[in-house]
Amino acid sequence: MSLPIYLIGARGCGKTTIGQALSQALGYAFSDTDHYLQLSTQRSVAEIVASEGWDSFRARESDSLHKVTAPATVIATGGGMVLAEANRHFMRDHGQVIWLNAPSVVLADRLERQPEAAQRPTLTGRPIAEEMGDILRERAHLYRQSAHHEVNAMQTPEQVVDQILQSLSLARAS
Ligand SMILES: Nc1ncnc2c1ncn2[C@@H]1O[C@H](COP(=O)(O)OP(=O)(O)O)[C@@H](O)[C@H]1O
Ligand SMILES: O=C(O)C1=C[C@@H](OP(=O)(O)O)[C@@H](O)[C@H](O)C1
Ligand SMILES: [Mg+2]
Repeated sequence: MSLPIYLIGARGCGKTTIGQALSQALGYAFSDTDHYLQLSTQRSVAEIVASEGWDSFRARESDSLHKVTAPATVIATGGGMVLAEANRHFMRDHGQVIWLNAPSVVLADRLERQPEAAQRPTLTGRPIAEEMGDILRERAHLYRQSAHHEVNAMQTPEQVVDQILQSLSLARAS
């Protein structure tokens, strides 16, 4: 049985983008916890947070992690999935966990170009470059301790996929 592959990392590191490409390279299914939440609630992240607050979003996010976990599936998590200790243990216990790591300036640059405001309401109320610096300082140790493998997310998507495949000792399907 092929274990699920979880992609973790801060907003903008490419979990959703790389997850889709990696699933195609492996012939795996693809799930994204934010997409699952959006489909199951018919609401965006911003709408959930505005009406219920972040704590409720985090509880729903944890539930979505369990719902999308399946064999032979690449799972793009939301950037805050690692905040809950139970989620960190769950991912490590159920699959292979990959941290897509990039400096905050790179993340902020990507997010400024493509903000996707409905997916990414502000976490701190601060300008994006400062916010991403704060977030990485707060979370880097959680990404590190959750991950089986760390990958340089500043490469092209194809290179990132190849590095993940090498880390997992999996060949491309095509
Ligand atoms: N390796 C990469 N190189 C350049 N841009 C990227 C890369 N990965 C993702 N992006 C871009 O960064 C933005 C955020 O990507 P996304 O996959 O939504 O990240 P996440 O799901 O981690 O928040 C998108 O505009 C995407 O096209
Ligand atoms: O970092 C975070 O706390 C969040 C990241 C977002 O997902 P992406 O990392 O896919 O942008 C989304 O889950 C939500 O806005 C919270
Ligand atoms: Mg995403």
